[in-house]
Amino acid sequence: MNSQSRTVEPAKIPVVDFEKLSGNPEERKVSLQQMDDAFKSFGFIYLSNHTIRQELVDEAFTWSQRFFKLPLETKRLIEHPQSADDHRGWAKVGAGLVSQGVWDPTEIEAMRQTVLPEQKEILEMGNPYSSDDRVANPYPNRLPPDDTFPGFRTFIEKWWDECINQEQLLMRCLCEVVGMKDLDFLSKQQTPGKNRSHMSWLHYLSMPASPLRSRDARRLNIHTDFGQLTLLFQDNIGGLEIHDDSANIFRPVLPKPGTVIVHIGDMLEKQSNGRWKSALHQVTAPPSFLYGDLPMPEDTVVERYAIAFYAHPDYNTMIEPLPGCEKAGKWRSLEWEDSMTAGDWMRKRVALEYEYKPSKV
Ligand SMILES: O=C(O)CCC(=O)C(=O)O
Ligand SMILES: [Fe+2]
Repeated sequence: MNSQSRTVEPAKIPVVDFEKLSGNPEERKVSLQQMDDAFKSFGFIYLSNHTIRQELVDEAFTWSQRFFKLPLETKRLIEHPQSADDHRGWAKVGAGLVSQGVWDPTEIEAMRQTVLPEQKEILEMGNPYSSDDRVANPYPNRLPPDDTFPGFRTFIEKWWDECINQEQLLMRCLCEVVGMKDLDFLSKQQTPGKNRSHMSWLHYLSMPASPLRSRDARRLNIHTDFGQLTLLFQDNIGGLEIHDDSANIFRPVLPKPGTVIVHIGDMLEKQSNGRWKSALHQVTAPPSFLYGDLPMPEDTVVERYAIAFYAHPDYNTMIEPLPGCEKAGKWRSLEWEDSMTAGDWMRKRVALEYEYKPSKV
């Protein structure tokens, strides 16, 4: 047995109970501490008893399956354009490239030559409202027309509202953790009606297990998330892994039904001045395929769905340490320029992922 097929223990990411986070002062104190500790060491938590009803989560996965099963011609009509700003629409298998935190052009080029394309298709979405108002919403969503796919737009609006509500409640908790008086400090960086948060609905295609098992391919390349806070819903297939810096290995993040994964992205790592960690993660085969005794090499890894919501501040927000975060914590080196806005950071990261040239707007 080679080292790659030796079992790796799953990450021991704590479950934080949202009812306790919003409960009596004593419960709140304990849970806030638990969340703070987890974001410092893992950058990830599982959130239980969250505000998004299970039926709605199930409905979202059903919509996702239905969307990705639409004919190719229908999806092509809403294809993601070659732009890092207009980050909306359906991106086919192979459109996303290396998204690792690698910045050196030669190194990136070398990776692009060797990394196998991720076997995933994705629907990128932003604010579903004000689609006719280019000032309020400069990049409206690309969704199938209502007569082709009735009910989807309405669902997306409902889903967006629920995610924003949960994310803003968590932002209040984070403000409390760092001792801010104004618990809405972070939520106020999102202008109501013009919220620049983002959603990716992901469909990982069924594929042979062998390149995943040999680590020659990944379902989603190693990356950190670009925004502040991610709400990540995964189905029960598994395959998400998080980097354990102390052991220098990736560990499975097992699906936990009834919870949503909440994790820190680059902007909040920067805003917390390194207190919280934007952790490297990836998607590969589920542990049973990587480490199990299933026959090789014909195994097929079944398709997988995940739904991510990324909380972002307004794009003109300067990403700098928050009040209460003056003291620098543990810092992973990110390629931040001084005085960088949320918009500049997003364009830089999206351009890298899709190999688009960021435009100067
Ligand atoms: O599919 C997953 O579980 C992870 C998705 C992810 O990391 C992302 O969308 O940023
Ligand atoms: Fe991610």
